[in-house]
Parts: sequence; C-alpha cells; structure tokens
Amino acid sequence: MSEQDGLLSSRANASYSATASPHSGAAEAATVTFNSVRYSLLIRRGPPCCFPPERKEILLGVSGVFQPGMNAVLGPTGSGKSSLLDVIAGRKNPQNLTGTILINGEPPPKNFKCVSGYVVQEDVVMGTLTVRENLLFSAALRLPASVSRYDRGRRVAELLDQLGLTGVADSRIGTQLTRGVSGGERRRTSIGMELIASPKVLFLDEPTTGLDASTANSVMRILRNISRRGTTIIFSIHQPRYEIFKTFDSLTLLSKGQIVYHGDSVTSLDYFQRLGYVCEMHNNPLDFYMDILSGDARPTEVDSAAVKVNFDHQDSVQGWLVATYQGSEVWRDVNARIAPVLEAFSNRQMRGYRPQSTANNPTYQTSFFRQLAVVSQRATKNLLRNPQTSIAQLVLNVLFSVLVGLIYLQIPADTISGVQNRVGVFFFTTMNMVFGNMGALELFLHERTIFVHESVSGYYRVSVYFLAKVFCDLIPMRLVPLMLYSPISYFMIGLNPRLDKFFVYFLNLLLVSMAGSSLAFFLSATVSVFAIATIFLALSFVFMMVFAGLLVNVSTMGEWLSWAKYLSIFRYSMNALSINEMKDLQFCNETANICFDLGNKYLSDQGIPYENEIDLWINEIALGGFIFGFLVLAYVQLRRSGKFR
Ligand SMILES: Nc1ncnc2c1ncn2[C@@H]1O[C@H](COP(=O)(O)OP(=O)(O)OP(=O)(O)O)[C@@H](O)[C@H]1O
Repeated sequence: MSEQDGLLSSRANASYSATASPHSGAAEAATVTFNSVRYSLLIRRGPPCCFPPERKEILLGVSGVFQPGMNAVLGPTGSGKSSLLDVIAGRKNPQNLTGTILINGEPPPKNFKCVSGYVVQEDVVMGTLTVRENLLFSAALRLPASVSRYDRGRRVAELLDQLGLTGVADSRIGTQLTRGVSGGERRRTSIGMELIASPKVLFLDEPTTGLDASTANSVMRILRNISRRGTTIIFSIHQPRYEIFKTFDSLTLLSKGQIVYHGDSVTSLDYFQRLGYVCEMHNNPLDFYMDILSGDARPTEVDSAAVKVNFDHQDSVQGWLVATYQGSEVWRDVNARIAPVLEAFSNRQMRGYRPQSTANNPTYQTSFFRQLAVVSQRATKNLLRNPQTSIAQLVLNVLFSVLVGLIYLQIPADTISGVQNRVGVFFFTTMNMVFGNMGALELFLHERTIFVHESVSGYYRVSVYFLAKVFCDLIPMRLVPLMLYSPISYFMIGLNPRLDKFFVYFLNLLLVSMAGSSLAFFLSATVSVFAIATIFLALSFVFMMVFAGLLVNVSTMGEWLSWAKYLSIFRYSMNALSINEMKDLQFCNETANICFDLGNKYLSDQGIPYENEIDLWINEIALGGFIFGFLVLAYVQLRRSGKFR
C-alpha cells in the first residue's frame, strides 16, 4: 500500500468499526493511528506574474497514535498544532496531504467530519439564541431523524447538566451588541454542540484560549470526564497551568511541523531529564518544554550527542531534539504500536480487501427538508431577535415612498414637465431599489465562520443554508417593504391608475431589488472583508447606473461601449417602467388645447423597443436572468468556502 493510498483512500471509503477501549467502561472507542503524515501548501508571496508559488511544508512526516483519553498537542505558535488536528479530522484539502491515517485500523469514513466532533477556536455559536436553543439546533441536525423531539430534549438536558450549563440554559449567548453568557459558558456551549451526537473522536483547537485560569481548568476537567467514557479527545493547547497538565494522558510536542515528543504525559519529564533537561521543582513542566523548544532552557549535563548542538541557535536545538526523539525508546514504543496496525491493514488490502464503500451511506443525519426547516427556523429567530435592520428597511421604504410621492405629487401629463418628471421618478425609484440593497452584503459575510464550521461538520447541506438565508432575507427585507413602497409611491405620484399597470410596476421594482440584492449576495459569499465588498458593490451599481439611459443616451453611444448597456439592471428597469407608463401616453398643452404622442416619441428617441407586448417582458426576463445568474454564482462561492477549513 502506498502511503498516499492509505490516507487518501480514507477519504474515499469505509465505515469505521469500533474496538474495545483500553479505558474501562468504554463500550466503543476509537484509536487514531497516523503515519508519515506530510502536509504542505502552495503559497504565493506576490503577484502571479513575478512570484511563482512556493511550497510551504507545514507537517513534515509526523507519526503517532491517539488513544481514548486526553491527547494534548503542544508547541510554539506556528508549529503546526491546528494543522495536525485539521489533517486528522479530514478538514484539509487531501490534495495537499500524504501519509496514512487510520481509525481503529480502517481508513476514516468519507463522512468522518460528520461523525467526529470539532470545536474550533473561533466563536461559532449563534449569539441571538439561548444556550439550550443552540444545543437543540445541533441535536435537530446531528442526531438521526428517528430520535424523537422528546429524546433530543432529554439529551440536551443531560449535556447541559454534564457541562454545568443548566443555570444559564435559557440565557442568550450574546452578540457584539448585547452581552450574554460568560466566555467559559460560551466555550462549553460550543463543546456541547459537538458532543450532542456522542462522537468517538472529539477535536478541540485551543479550548482554553481566552478563558481565565479557573474556567480553563473546569473546561478541561469536563473534557477529562468525557474522555473517561471512552472518547478520544485530541486537542491543541497553549501554555496551560500545571493543574491542566495533570489532566493529560498523552502529550505530543511539535516544533516546526515535526514531533519532538509523543508519548505518555507523565513520563515526559523523565524523557527530557534523560536528555539533560532538569525541570526545577516549582516550574510548570509545560512552560519548561516551551523553553526547551525555543532554546531558552539548556541541558544541565550535555552528553556526547549534544556536544555539537549550538544552543544559541533554535534550528540547531530543534534538529537535535527531533533526531534524538527518533532514536529514542519512546519512538520505538510508538512505532511498535503503529507497525502492526499498518501491517494488518496492508495485508487485508493485499488479500483484496476493499473498505466498505460509504458512497451510498448518508453523510447527513437528516433529510434536505428537515434541514431546511431547522435552518430557516433559526434564521427567522435570528431576524426576529435582531429586528433593527428589517425595521429600518421598512421605515426607510415608507419614508422614501412618501418623499417621492410628495416630490412628484399627482404629476400631470403635460407637454412641459410630463415626460421629464416620469423619467425622473423612474430613475429615482430604481436607484432607491438598487442602492437600498447594500445591507444584503451582510448576508453571508456576517456568519461566515459559523457557516464554514457547521457546513464542514455536516450539520446541513450548503444548498439548505443558502436557500434558508436567501428566503429569510428576500421576504422580510425586500418583498415586505416593497409591498408598502409600491402602492404609496404609485398612487401618490399619480401614474396610470390601471391595476395591471400597477402590478407591472410592483413586479419590476421587486425584480430590480432582487437583482441588486443577488449581486450583493454574490459579493457577500466571495469577499471576506466588508469594506472591500462595499466598494465592489457600489462601483458595480454606479457603472450600471451610467448605462440606465438617463445620464447618457445609450443609442448615441459608440459601438465599442454600447454593449455595456446589456449589463445594466438600471436600464432594464428604466425601460420596463417607461414602456409600462409611456407607451401610447398622450401629453397635452392645455393652453393650446392640443395633445401629442410624446410617450412613444420618447421611447423611440431612447431606442427602447416598445411596439410588441414582449418588448416590455424582455426587460423583466433579463432582470430574472440577472437574479438567477448572481444567485447561482453566490451558491457556487458558498460551496467553495464551505469545503475545507
Ligand atoms: N492557509 C495557510 N496559508 C499560509 N500559511 C499557513 C496556512 N495554514 C497554515 N499555515 C502556516 O503553517 C504553520 C502552522 O500553522 P498552524 O496554524 O497549524 O500552527 P499552530 O501551531 O496551530 O499555531 P497557533 O498556535 O498560532 O494557532 C504556520 O507557520 C502558518 O503560518
């Protein structure tokens, strides 16, 4: 078996079987074996023209075994702790990986990301929901559909109790604007969301970062209790205190992507003592290890192998520590545990064994429609508990409709101002509909970390999140305000009183508003910095506005530039509104008592086709095309961002 095959067949196949845990009381447990895992990335240091991409090695052939219990991964910042966790958890692009990862001697199943738990460093709990609601959300999506609502509630109550969260179960988590539960309670909620489905392997990326010493201690004690029920807990951690060190079963020390120690945490002190490093009595061993890795601590007795080491030079110390570890008893012991597992797997493969395909196994615990219901419910709750933006949108629309109604109040169809006022009102209204959508940029940007985490962890399909978010935005933020804006403005202005004309006006405003917001959704799913997304959106709108037909007559534009009119949602909207109102409209000079066919003349002068019924609808179809196109692009971008961490 090639190493590549071993690891990456892991992605392709197999459900993973359970073996008895070395820990008492564990009915099912998982032992993670990894061998020669290399992870590298192509990094570009400048513009593609001048800087070819360079390969950066992040993990340089690391091997080890994580058993049920508390497995700590430590190392200086940038040593590759998070990368190691992500790689084992199947959250990195397999194209950048080589090596073997086995769970209980089998390649991890394709849906390993969904059946294991991963608590990320960032906050990924919904701030507007309570602690209990967040856990219920996870339970509704991560437990099989066959588990009843009652049982889900019970499981959540059990977890709240286990994590010491019962007292704050009905408190909101809190957002940037409103204070909620404490940092420790928030972190425990994140852990609870991952524990819902009782994963056999739980990964935690720096679970104590940002917590005070006693909260960090209580989080680690909880994790230790969970590990004693047979869960393999693998976590990275930064400079924990001694109390926390005592909760570890195994310790992995990483330095620049290489392992300098992987074994029992208790005997780690003896190991370093044998290298000549003596930890003073009151020194925290983990602080001491960090000092060793950085070269700040020196062996008190330097043996012959270490004579050539330049202890003033970190790379020299690191190279010596790695080499010493690879020649040590500790490594031989690790290797003795890895080798039979690899051999057994390789023998099975040679005998023609192919891991059971999971291609037909459901990756998600729940159906598309159930996911849609649960995610939409959360999005609606979020909106109702954070109503400022939707109320502002509604109020602004009413204010603008009254304003535009007062400015253009009951416009007459006279020869002097009739055409100008109508064109003015269409431009103003279209501009209002398009620029009123700048807020839609928040849609995917705001919750990106939560979405990436939940999508990678298999809470729901990307399409579910996309549909839930889009509908929960379009209905309250675009459709409802428009239902007030359209009748107020239309009838105050005094446009054609025919009901069918009003409906075309309403439909057109809805389409142009949706087209503008769809472009905003696309940018929101593509760009991760709000300010940059705003600049792109504003520039696109201004570009489209120039070709609307009011600021410049597009029929007189040079051919080299006139194609741009087809990219303007302003133009389609202006054309449709103009045809709807002006076609066959007579403009009269009351003093001379004479009427002119100025409506048709205006349309002809602007090069707007209007004679056939379809001429109006082509504009609405084009707006529909923009909506569809931008939504598809937004979905594709969302899929891309929700694949790997
Ligand atoms: N996507 C990436 N692009 C560029 N460099 C990366 C990327 N991911 C990781 N690295 C680099 O790989 C190295 C290891 O990163 P990793 O996040 O795994 O370290 P870490 O030990 O977890 O650090 P920290 O303790 O600061 O979280 C770092 O030098 C980091 O800059």
